[in-house]
Amino acid sequence: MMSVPTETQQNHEFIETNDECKKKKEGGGEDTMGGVGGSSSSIHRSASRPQLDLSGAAIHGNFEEKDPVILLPNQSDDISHLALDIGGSLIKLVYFSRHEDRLVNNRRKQTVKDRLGVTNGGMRSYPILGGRLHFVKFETRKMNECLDFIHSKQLHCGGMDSRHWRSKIPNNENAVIKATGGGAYKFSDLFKERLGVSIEKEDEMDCLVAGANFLLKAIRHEAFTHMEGQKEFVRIDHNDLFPYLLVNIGSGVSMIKVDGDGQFERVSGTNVGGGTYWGLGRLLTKCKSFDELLELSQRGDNRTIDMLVGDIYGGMDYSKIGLSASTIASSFGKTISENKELEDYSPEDISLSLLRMISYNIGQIAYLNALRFGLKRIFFGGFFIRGHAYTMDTISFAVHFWSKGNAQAMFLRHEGFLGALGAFMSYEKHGLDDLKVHHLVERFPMGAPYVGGNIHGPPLGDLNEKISWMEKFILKGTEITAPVPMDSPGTTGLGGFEVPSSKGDSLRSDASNLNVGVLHLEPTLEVFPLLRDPKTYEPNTIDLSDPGELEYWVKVLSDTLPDLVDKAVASEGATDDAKRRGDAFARALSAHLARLIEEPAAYGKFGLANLLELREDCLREFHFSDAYRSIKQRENEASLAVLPDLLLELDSMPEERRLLTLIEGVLAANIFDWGSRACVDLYNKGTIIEIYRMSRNKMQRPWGVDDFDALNARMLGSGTSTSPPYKRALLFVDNSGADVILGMLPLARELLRCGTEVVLVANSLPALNDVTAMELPDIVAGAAKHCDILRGAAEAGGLLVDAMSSIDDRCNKSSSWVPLMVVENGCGGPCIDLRQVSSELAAAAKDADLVVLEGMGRSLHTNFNGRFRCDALKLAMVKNQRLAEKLIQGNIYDCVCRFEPAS
Ligand SMILES: CC(C)(COP(=O)(O)O)[C@@H](O)C(=O)NCCC(=O)O
Ligand SMILES: [Mn+2]
Repeated sequence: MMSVPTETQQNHEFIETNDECKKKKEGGGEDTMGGVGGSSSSIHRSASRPQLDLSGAAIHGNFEEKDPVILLPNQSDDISHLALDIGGSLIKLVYFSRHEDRLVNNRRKQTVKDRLGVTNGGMRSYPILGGRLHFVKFETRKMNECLDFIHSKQLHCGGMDSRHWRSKIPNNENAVIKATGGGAYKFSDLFKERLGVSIEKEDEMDCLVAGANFLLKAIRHEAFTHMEGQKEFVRIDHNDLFPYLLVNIGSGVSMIKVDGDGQFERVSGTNVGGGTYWGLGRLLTKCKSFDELLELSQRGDNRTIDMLVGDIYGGMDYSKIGLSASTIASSFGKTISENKELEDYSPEDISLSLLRMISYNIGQIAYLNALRFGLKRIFFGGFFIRGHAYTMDTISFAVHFWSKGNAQAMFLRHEGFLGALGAFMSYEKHGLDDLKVHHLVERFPMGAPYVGGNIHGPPLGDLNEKISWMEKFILKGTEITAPVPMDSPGTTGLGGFEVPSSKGDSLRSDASNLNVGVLHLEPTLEVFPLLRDPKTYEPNTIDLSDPGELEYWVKVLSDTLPDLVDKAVASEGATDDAKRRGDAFARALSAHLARLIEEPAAYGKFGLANLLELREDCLREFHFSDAYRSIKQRENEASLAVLPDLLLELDSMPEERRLLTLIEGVLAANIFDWGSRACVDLYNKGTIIEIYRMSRNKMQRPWGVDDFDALNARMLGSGTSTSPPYKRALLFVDNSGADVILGMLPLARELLRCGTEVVLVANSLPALNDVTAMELPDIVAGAAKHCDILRGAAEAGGLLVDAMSSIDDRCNKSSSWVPLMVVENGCGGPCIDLRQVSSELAAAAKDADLVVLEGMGRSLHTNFNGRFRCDALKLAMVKNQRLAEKLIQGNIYDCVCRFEPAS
């Protein structure tokens, strides 16, 4: 917001509610919009806001389910979970939707809770519910569309899921929506009239700061630098975040020194901001929209308009004071000495010249203020930036230039939503301010027609509408992913304050992007306690910011897409509906892949794990809950049939030979991977058993990575030294069928035989042919029929259904068996990010002294470089030639047995 009042701002300044007047007097604060001078303020928590009444709160229905619905019988008011920032040109919405309820009566979970003492994800004292935070924007001039959107989604009636929070359709009479920005005043009556809700105004500065603090603390890849076309995400140390300078570039510009939560001072501002660019640009170029003006700038050459140092010094540098000939001496200065009219200048050149003038000016003032207060970090936000590479480069260049490289500009991915988020945060007691990074998972914006904050068409009611939209998406998608025209480097302003050499291909307007994901709130997720250094832990081994890697892996996914669609459609009975959904899924995934190729950092820092998860998310979005269901069943049955023979063979071996055979067995059985193109080709040529035998016969040591001797020494001792058996081992299992039944279960059995408690860690949701935690108890029960050790341990671990009749009895009963348990990992993809695991896995990890990660996804694509506080064993077959070469300088089907003692 600018320092010189606009019409909207005047509204903001002069129309005050009694509440606000009171707040100012009590808080001793002044109008934070007033001029350049500063005033301190702290975020205010509105007392008029309906609070959650938690008295009598009880879990509704089955208390064993995950994220159970909580009934608040005494809650009478509506709980609004929509907040708005209504600016001069854009309306930004942040709204919350609950996760769909997963009503599974899962006894395993209850047993695990009893055994491991699982807490509900930390120390939260009131019920934050799992759900999603959505970010959406409309043009302010399309207010009616925005109101329709809110109405059709019933966001004004308490978004948390009216089915469970209230029994009757809400009466909106007392409902309030938090809003900030000038429009909160201007459109208050309209909201009352159209939606029957009152707007409760929140102070804009309070909101900006609250929003920025939340993002910087809770979102992992929120802040990034942008220099010469290169985007680099910045790791923010939460304990060293304050103080910083927040520069919000809206119509005008506010510069706020932020010292902590609710502690800030607006130290400066400038009236030359986004409104100036748009206003002057519109007058000078006749452009119809901000984005059009921005697009024009990409084809402009500011040297025709700006007076450069070289123009004054006959093409020479003014090197004595460090100015090169290409430095802009005077923006628009050239026009005074030429006998030309406005029509003689190209709109493209005018737009670029204006953009550079304003961006440099903001960058310079921002730096001077950072200097004034000794601030190291400057974060730029506001919708002026729009992820526009050239704008960011120009601002970065100015900060770099004036600070002589001592300061760096940083940008925020949710740049335009700071105010709306802050308004959202000001609702009391939804628990958001308690959230930590690991509680938030950024997902890809799938919810057509909402795409990256832009709405295309009316909101969608159901899956059918989503598919119809997707069918048309190919058009929209082409528009979305169409490459922005590239400029040859010379045309983007060789004049300059030196030249921010933003690359041609990154000079794109963000107007139609998919940049901002949906934030999933998963309050039960925790950091895996056995990570040696969670701060430096990076799950992904392959960083897709390397263009070659991205291209390769995107191609892998594209190539295997038709086959996956066939499987997914077949898994749903190959009905017409399934075919339509399959088609829509393929379009959605392809659009995302195309988007990533165009803008690799579109979804934040992106690794291979994220890419593979994107595919699974996309399948779920179109209601393909388990595409490999029948394949998994078939392989489980075939493997259980040969298990007794394998166990007999193993039991006849001496200890040392047995351990080697077991590890070989795990590696060999990892070949059953429906995510690997090479393996799928193999399955078309042989039966499960044939492939398994072939794979085992090929297990020649030394493997690609071969730490078997060290593992053997730890397990069985070497020479005179022996170590006690492990106390508890966490076995991160991978695929269904032979992989888990003929590979990991026999290894688990060996550990149990040694007296080690075993926890099988499996996916929470299906992904490819990976086994899930829900499926494992049945598989273990099947295996236990042939083996006393497995039966005793599974009973002791509460895994066998017939042993489930009395949980209390079971827990109290002393058993001679060490337990075999199953926990879910919190994931729905083939890889695992150990910064965000289920609370039951975190609980199981507390007493564990061995971690076994199995499979390519969990031990190679992710965690290959991860280090643990306890011993770790990583076992996988490398089923991709490129990965084998890159990671172990080997070949496809080579194996990895990496043993890393705790250090
Ligand atoms: C998806 C996978 C990680 C699954 O491997 P797993 O974890 O089951 O061993 C792997 O199959 C993979 O990386 N596939 C893509 C590469 C390819 O098809 O060659
Ligand atoms: Mn797998």
